[in-house]
Amino acid sequence: MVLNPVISKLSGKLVVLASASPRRLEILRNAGLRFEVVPSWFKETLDKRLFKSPQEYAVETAKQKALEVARRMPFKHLKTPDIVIGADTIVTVDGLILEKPVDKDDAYRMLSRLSGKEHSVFTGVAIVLCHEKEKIDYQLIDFYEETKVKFADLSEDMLWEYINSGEPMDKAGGYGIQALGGMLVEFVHGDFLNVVGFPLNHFCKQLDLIYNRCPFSSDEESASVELHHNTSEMLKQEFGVLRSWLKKYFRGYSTVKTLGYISHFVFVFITFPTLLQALFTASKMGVFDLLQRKPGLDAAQVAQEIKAAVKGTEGLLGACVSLGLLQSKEKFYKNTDLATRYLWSDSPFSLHGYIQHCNETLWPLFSHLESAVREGTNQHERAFGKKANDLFQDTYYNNQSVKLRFMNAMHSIAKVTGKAVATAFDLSSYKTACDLGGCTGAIAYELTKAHPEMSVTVFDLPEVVEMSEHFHPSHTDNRVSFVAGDFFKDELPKADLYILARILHDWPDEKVHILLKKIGDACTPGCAVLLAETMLDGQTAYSALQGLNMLAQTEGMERTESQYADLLSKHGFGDTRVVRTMNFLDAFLAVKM
Ligand SMILES: Cc1cn([C@H]2C[C@H](O)[C@@H](COP(=O)(O)OP(=O)(O)OP(=O)(O)O)O2)c(=O)[nH]c1=O
Repeated sequence: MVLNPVISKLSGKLVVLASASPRRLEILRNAGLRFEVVPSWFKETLDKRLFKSPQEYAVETAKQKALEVARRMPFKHLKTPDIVIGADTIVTVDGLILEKPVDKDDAYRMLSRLSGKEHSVFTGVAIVLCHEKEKIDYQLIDFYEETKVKFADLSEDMLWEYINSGEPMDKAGGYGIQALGGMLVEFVHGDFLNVVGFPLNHFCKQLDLIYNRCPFSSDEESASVELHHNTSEMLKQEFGVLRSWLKKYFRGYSTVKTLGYISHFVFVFITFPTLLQALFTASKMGVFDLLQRKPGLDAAQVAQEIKAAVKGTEGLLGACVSLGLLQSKEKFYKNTDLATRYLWSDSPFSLHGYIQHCNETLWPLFSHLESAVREGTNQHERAFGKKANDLFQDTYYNNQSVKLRFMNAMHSIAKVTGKAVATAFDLSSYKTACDLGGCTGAIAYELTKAHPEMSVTVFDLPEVVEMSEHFHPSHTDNRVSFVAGDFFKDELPKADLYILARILHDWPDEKVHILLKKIGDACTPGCAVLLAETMLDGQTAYSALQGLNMLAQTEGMERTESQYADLLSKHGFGDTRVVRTMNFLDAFLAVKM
């Protein structure tokens, strides 16, 4: 029995574990994976100073381990594996990377450093997919997982007894959490198996990406391997809901051979505007709301209800069926599960507001992308005939319906991302939080749900606060309160934790500094700032396109992790941590030093 269906996708393939670690072997065997073990000969001697972060070092070492085996096997073993898996586990504390101790004294140095402190365990994983045609092509997928581990205070006797047990010697950081070393540990945050040497859950998610989510997964597809990977990454990590219907869209075409050598990827780019407009139009005309209330209408009935021509409605409904947004049976239509979850306006995870915002605001701005690129500025004046000196006051909040649409859009995204942001870190030590620019309070409610002892003040402009009650959940929580004010001008409410969710990306550095200075001044040491932003580091499709979005729409920009760390460090914040939530937004925590 294989619990995770994606593991069964590997049956019949030659899977190789490029590791001598008995723990990795056991974790993968227990998961039902069948594989051969070919330990890597790669010497773990990369220069650590060349890496920006410890995790990059672990990932690079994992890559080199896996690639060495993938390249060696066709010659030394006379067979080409389908998949090679490599991994590298490191422990980091006080800015140092700890690998396996070389002797007992080294183990002593490592363990005494860990005593009484929290440290991070990173495992970098590399999956090499080998494709053999005339020559062998290698496709590389890598990722890492971080787990936090807190050690108890260790006495000298305990340390030496543990070292003399022999257990530390073949383990990163000099301990094995799965055996005697477990007695040294006070708590673990994150994937336990990641500490033992292999992040099984994250690995299965990656396999799922590779084998289940790739729209071009049919064998005859001619698009390049590189394209497969980028596209599947893009679909999985970034486009969230869009991925499902894109997948259907591609599947619909995967049997069309007449496209010849034009890959489906190129094809979808050319037709993308029509695809988006079908979604925008059906959403704007209320098709999904109607079919949620009255499933099973035919095209003529839908046309009557949405006040449109029957011919046009038939075309629109047909397009929605082809995109997997609607189902039709004997000419009667209803929403698919996807539309029920995300597209009708009252669904708890509705993206309706955001779709409207994309249609009414982003689309016109993007039609002037060329000017935005040439001038390096937002395009409100060209798109809407009005200069946006202050993005919010001049564009979104000076008209009631535009304001409501914008708040709906922000609410949509916050509901879909709020939980991931609220639970990205252990925030149990923060009892009071202030969500600056927290709009409808969607993230604040997620925070109080996730942290029973926390109360959250949502601080936003008076014109936003006055309308926020339209968005309150039915079970309101008296730990969430709203305060009206301008975070650039007014005094900030007192809090241990300040939240900035998609705020800094709206502003240029000068304005970011004004805001961070105010937060820095309001914070005492130990207080923190939690950012929720799309980090540019991965240069994934979503983050790169978000970068363009900010260019066309705002005075600000999307930034990298280190740019945020840099901005915050100028105001006394450090000890930064980032969690990639696999949702639209990444979470970033920095503590006032
Ligand atoms: C922190 C910790 C590490 N470890 C182990 C996992 C890894 O096997 C080892 C870290 O060394 P690695 O260099 O990651 O792996 P390895 O040398 O064992 O195997 P290979 O290089 O061939 O892949 O530490 C534990 O078993 N328990 C723990 O609690």
